[in-house]
Amino acid sequence: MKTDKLTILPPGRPLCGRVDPPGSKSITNRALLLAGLARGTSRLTGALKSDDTRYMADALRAMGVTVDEPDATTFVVTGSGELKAPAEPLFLGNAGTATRFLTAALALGSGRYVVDGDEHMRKRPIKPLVEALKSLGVAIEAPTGCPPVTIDAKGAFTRNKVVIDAGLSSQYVSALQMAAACGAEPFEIELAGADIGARGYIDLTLAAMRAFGAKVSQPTPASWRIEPTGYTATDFHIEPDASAATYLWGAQVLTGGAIDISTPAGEFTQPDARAYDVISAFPHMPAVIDGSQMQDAIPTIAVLAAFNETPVRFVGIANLRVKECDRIRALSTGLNNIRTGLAVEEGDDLIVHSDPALTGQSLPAEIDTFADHRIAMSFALAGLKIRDITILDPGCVAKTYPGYWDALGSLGVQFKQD
Ligand SMILES: O=C(O)C1=C[C@@H](OP(=O)(O)O)[C@@H](O)[C@H](O)C1
Ligand SMILES: C=C(OP(=O)(O)O)C(=O)O
Repeated sequence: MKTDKLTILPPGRPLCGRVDPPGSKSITNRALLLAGLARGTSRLTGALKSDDTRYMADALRAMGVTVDEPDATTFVVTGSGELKAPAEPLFLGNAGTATRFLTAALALGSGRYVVDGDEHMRKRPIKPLVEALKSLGVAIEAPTGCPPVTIDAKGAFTRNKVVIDAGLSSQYVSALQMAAACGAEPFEIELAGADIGARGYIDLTLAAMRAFGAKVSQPTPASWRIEPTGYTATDFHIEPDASAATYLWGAQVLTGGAIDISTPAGEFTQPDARAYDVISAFPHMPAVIDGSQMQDAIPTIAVLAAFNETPVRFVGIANLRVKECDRIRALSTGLNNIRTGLAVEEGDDLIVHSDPALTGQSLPAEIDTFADHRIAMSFALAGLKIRDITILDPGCVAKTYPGYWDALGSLGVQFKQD
C-alpha cells in the first residue's frame, strides 16, 4: 500500500463473502527457527509471508540456512544443525518474535552475533531475557535493555536451569524453551512470579517444538524440562492467523454480514481465537473483558466496544504498553480522536464509553497508527460504520497482514487514497 493515508468509505451494507486469512505469524516464525536449527530439509506450508517472517527468513539465510520459497505460502528450509555467525548484524525490523527467539537460540551458537531492529524494536524490552542468558554464562550485552543485543556465543550454557520473569513478554520463555533443546544436557526453565501473561503462546511453542522432535515435560504449572534432543527436520503445516481472523470477525458483526474465513474458531490453536466468543457477543459485549490471554485481539475488540450497547472495561492488558507501540495509549488516542471522551485510561485498564449512535455519523479523524499494524487494522473497522475515518501509514499492516486492504476490498469495501 503505497500511500500515506487511506480513508475508509462505509459500505452501508453487510459485508459478505469469503476471505482466507494469511498463515499464523507466531507459528510461522517458530517453525522457521526450528527448521533452521534442524539438520536436513523441512517444508513449511500455509506459512505467512510478511515483514516479520521475512526478517526471520533473511536472518536464517545470513547464518547459512537455505530458505527457498516455491510459492506464496511455502518455505523450504535446509539447515545444518547450527546457525553460523553472520558477517553483519541481524536486522529484524520490529519483529518481536524473531528478535527474542533468535537472541536465545544464538546464545548456543558459536562466535559473535548482533541482533538489532528498527527504531521501534529498539524501544521494546529484552533485558529479562538477556539477564537470564547471562545467568547461564552467556557473554551477552544489551546496554539499553532493548536491542541491539551483542552475543559472544561459546556453544553451551554453564548451568542447566534458569528462572525467567515473563511479565513483560511470554516470548522470553518461548525463546529459552526453543533454544534449550539444542543444549548438551536436560534443561529446566522456571517462571519467576505467579503466572505468565499469555500461556497460549507457550502452548504454541511446545507444540511446534514437539513437531520438530523435541521432548518437553512440565513438572509444575510454572516449570518445564527440555531434553537435549536438538531438532529433526520435518514437513509442517501452519494454520491461519487467529489475530488476523479477529478483524474479519469484527467486520462481520459490525456490518451484520457473513464472512467465511474457512477455519472455525474452535480449530485454531492460537490464543487470540478465544476472542471469537466475545466478538460474537457484539453489540452486547460484557462490561469487563480480561485481555491477558488474547492480548493481540484487544485492539480489535476495543474498537468494536465503541459501538457496543454498553461500555467495556479492558483489564489484564498492561503488557500492551510494550508491544509495537503503547497500544493502550494508541487506542485511547485514536478513539478520543474520533470523539472526545470515547475512551479513558485508568492505570493499565482501558475503558471504552460506547455509543451505538456513532454509526452513520461523519466524524473526521486521522488515526495515528504509531507504525503498529494492529492499530491500523483495528481502526479500519471503525471506518466501516463512521464516515471520514482516515488511517495514517496504512502500509504498516505489512508486518503481519500485507493483503489486509485487499481483503476488505474483496468484500466490497472502498477507500479514498490521499
Ligand atoms: O509468542 C508469540 O508469538 C507472541 C507473543 C505475544 O507477545 P508477548 O509475549 O511479548 O506479549 C504476542 O503479542 C505476539 O504477537 C506474538
Ligand atoms: C506484538 C506483536 O508482535 P511481536 O511481539 O511479534 O512483534 C503483534 O503481532 O501484535
